[in-house]
Amino acid sequence: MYSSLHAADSDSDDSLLSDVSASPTRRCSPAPRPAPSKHRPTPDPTSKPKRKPKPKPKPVPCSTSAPASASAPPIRAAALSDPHGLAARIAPGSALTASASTVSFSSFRRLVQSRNLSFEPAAAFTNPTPAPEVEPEPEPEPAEIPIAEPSPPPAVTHPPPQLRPKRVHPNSVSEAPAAAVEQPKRPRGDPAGNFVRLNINGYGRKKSFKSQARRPTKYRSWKRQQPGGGKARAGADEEGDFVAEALLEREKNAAGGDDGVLKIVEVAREDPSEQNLESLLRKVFGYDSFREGQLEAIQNVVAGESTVLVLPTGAGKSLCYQLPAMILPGLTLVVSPLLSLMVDQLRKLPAFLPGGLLASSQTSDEFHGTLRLLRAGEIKVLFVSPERFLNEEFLQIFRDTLPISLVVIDEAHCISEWSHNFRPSYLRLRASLLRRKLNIQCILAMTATATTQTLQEIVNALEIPSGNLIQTSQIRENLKLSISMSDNRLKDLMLLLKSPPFVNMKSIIVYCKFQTETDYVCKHLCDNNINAKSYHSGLLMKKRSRVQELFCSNKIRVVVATVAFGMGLDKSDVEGVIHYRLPESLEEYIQETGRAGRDGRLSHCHLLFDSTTFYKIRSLSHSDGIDEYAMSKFLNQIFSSGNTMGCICSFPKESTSRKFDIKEEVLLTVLTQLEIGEEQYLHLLPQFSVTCTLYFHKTSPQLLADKDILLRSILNKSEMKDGSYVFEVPRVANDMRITMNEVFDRLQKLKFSGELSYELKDPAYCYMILKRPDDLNALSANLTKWLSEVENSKIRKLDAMFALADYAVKGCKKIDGCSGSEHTPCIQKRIIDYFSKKEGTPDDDYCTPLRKSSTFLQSDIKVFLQSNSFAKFTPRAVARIMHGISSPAFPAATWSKNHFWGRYMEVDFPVVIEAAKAELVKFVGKGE
Ligand SMILES: Nc1ncnc2c1ncn2[C@@H]1O[C@H](COP(=O)(O)OP(=O)(O)OP(=O)(O)O)[C@@H](O)[C@H]1O
Repeated sequence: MYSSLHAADSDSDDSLLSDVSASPTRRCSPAPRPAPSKHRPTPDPTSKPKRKPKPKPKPVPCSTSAPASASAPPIRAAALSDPHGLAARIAPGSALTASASTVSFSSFRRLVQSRNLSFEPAAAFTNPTPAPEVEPEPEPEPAEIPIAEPSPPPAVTHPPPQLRPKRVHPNSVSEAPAAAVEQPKRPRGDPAGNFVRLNINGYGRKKSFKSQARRPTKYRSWKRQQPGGGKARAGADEEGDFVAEALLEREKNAAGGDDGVLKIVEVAREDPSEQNLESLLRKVFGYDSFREGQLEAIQNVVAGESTVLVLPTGAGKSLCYQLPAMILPGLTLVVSPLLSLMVDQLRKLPAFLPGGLLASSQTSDEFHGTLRLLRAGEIKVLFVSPERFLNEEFLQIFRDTLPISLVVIDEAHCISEWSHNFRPSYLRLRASLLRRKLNIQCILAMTATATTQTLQEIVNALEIPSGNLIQTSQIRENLKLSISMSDNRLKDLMLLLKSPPFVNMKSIIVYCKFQTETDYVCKHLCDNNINAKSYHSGLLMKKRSRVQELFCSNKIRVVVATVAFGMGLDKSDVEGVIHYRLPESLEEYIQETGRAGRDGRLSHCHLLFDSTTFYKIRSLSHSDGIDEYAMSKFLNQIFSSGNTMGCICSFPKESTSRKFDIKEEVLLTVLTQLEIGEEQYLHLLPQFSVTCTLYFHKTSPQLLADKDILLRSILNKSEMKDGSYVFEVPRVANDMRITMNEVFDRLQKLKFSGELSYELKDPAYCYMILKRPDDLNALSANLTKWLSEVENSKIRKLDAMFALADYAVKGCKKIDGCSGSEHTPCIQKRIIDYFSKKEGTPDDDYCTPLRKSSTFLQSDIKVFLQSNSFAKFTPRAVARIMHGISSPAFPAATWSKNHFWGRYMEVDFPVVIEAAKAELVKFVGKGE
């Protein structure tokens, strides 16, 4: 079919295009899209409030050599050869319409009050400093993983804004930069400062007398009715106005009081029958009916029953918590693995449903702004990262005052180490913890991609009754799936993009593996007059947001992206997805192809398959592996005798990672496992930068220390370096028996008074030992075995993906609907088999092309060891170099220049380790 990129494959069969899928087809010319709802405006990247007129944003140049323009004429299909013979015979498709009705938030609030529901402001909350925490974005690109330094953001006062900000949707992200403009600069060295300003709701606006004067009476009287609200606010003018301003903004943005909606909410609460929930769906979300699985999930949740929901990508899982959040009395807490995902979800909340977000990249003001709104009961849906659950002060908010009705675990497969996207921080999300710490009764776990084994683990971890599993097929019927072998992917990609049906598409995502590859491919497309932009986690968050916005508003035709662009991306009219590289698992394949055709219309996904990429990715699957003796040394450090039980212990991430040659994420995984495994050996604390340098500006340090007991302890524990005091924060905290947050709070206050300034460095993992292992060796053996199983699971997933692609291009008999490179039926069948495989059934023995031996391997390792005798290698380190895998102690930046770097990628990794082991024994035996 269209991707039969070789002359021999020209047995095209046009008829398949329109015949295979029952889905409505997509028009080649711009198809009518659903009109954007007025309450869900398409983000306008240019609509920032401005002090003075700014130059209009430039068109979107992709490369300096050949700026692409949206209007650049596409190369006519007729002018090119069409080896695929895919004349797109596409009929107009039906568009889904979604016009969201909204009502004023205060009306909603009134309803909550009138029903005497327990959605009340917290009476007193004191958390002066947002506990810094790391919220790493999982970025499986092998290089340039950004490391967030979780320094506590200083609470800097800043002048009031001069201009009233533009009205925004209450949950709008891109249109709420007013506060961002006014925000103080992040402290230097805090890479989180590159993220989008997360004052998502625009709460950072200062009071304006005009706006106060305009404040509606109903708002003021409502405020007075709040239990303790008036009083609590009387003494906190600025704070009150801060919230009030935001509230006022909400009121204006909401579509005015719609008592009809309030009544429907009330009726649905009294009786959550299908009919009543459907009325709510129609009125607020503008949809005619529920999709498969939605009603059942919503009814379960509203009845307080924990549920696992497995629906395909784009099936509408978000609705299954949004609608209950309107009905349930308390807060809905949504745990999400990625900041960008949270931002997107917050943006998508209907205006009626006020949302907020807590992320480590927020400034102190933003963080406190959200907390104030939470405390005031102005947030119904709060998005948080799993790392938040490490933070006791965060948990305290809910324990004391804010009842949570529902916890939603989005992308719940991340809980399972057997999933394709395992996150150590998700490991902590156990029912026991949620119940113990937050008194949570109802959990909704949602995913689009979970094998039977992963599902079992989710159900176990969250203690969800097995009868409460709602699952539909993970297959999307409107996606046409094709695969072709490619030995020149760049050329084939160009050919694909310039031939039907891709040539006629307005919105395409090309998935690459590496960040550098993404930029390179993007440049190549731009040089060939294709309007493209690259997207990967190496770009600043601001830039990423902009690319996404331009893509969503159809100003960019092609986004060339890594895996970072995908999860949660809900652009309804992406017509094509091209995999420039083999996905690492069928789950990843489903997630990424799932970005296409979310409007239900026929869409096309093509995979360019080549074995070189497979070898490279398979090698990288070994980068998390760890040897038992390295594990043992690491455990010895964790439990070293200097680390007293009950005290705050820490180790710097970077240097420890280098010392043991273990990736930072793996160090964290081990720590997490020590906390949540069968025995709880330690308690993990939020990550901090632990080395602090103090600079005194006014009073002499000694004089200050006379008046301040904490400062006295700091000076006692400090070393003098270049005239400054340098100390380890945990040591001082332990000495004073206080938390590290309290140390930072005190330093902040001294900083405000102009007495001192300080710098933090050495991001560290922090923990408290609760119990020392009886047998460190046994523990180390168990942990190593567990990690090796996780690694093997990852490899099996890649092999399954390889087997699918290999079968399609070589084994498929092209009957039952497959033809040319079009393999929808056979791919779908394999996907169904993969996801429904019963736990415990042996894995298919996928036949990968990896070699089990090599003639020159042993002698090459010998030469390598001789020529690099200055370095201390382990067998794994040698094997990694032979496979071209960067590691903390042997980084690619240094070792990729070596002659042997990546030379044996095609030989199975364990075989290379064994060969290295044998050579190292001889080498050491010779005393070299
Ligand atoms: N009942 C419905 N009728 C029509 N459209 C709906 C319905 N429910 C949800 N949608 C729309 O479907 C689209 C996809 O929804 P959503 O983003 O929740 O999908 P998802 O299941 O979370 O997908 P993914 O797993 O890929 O993130 C949204 O644009 C949403 O508005």
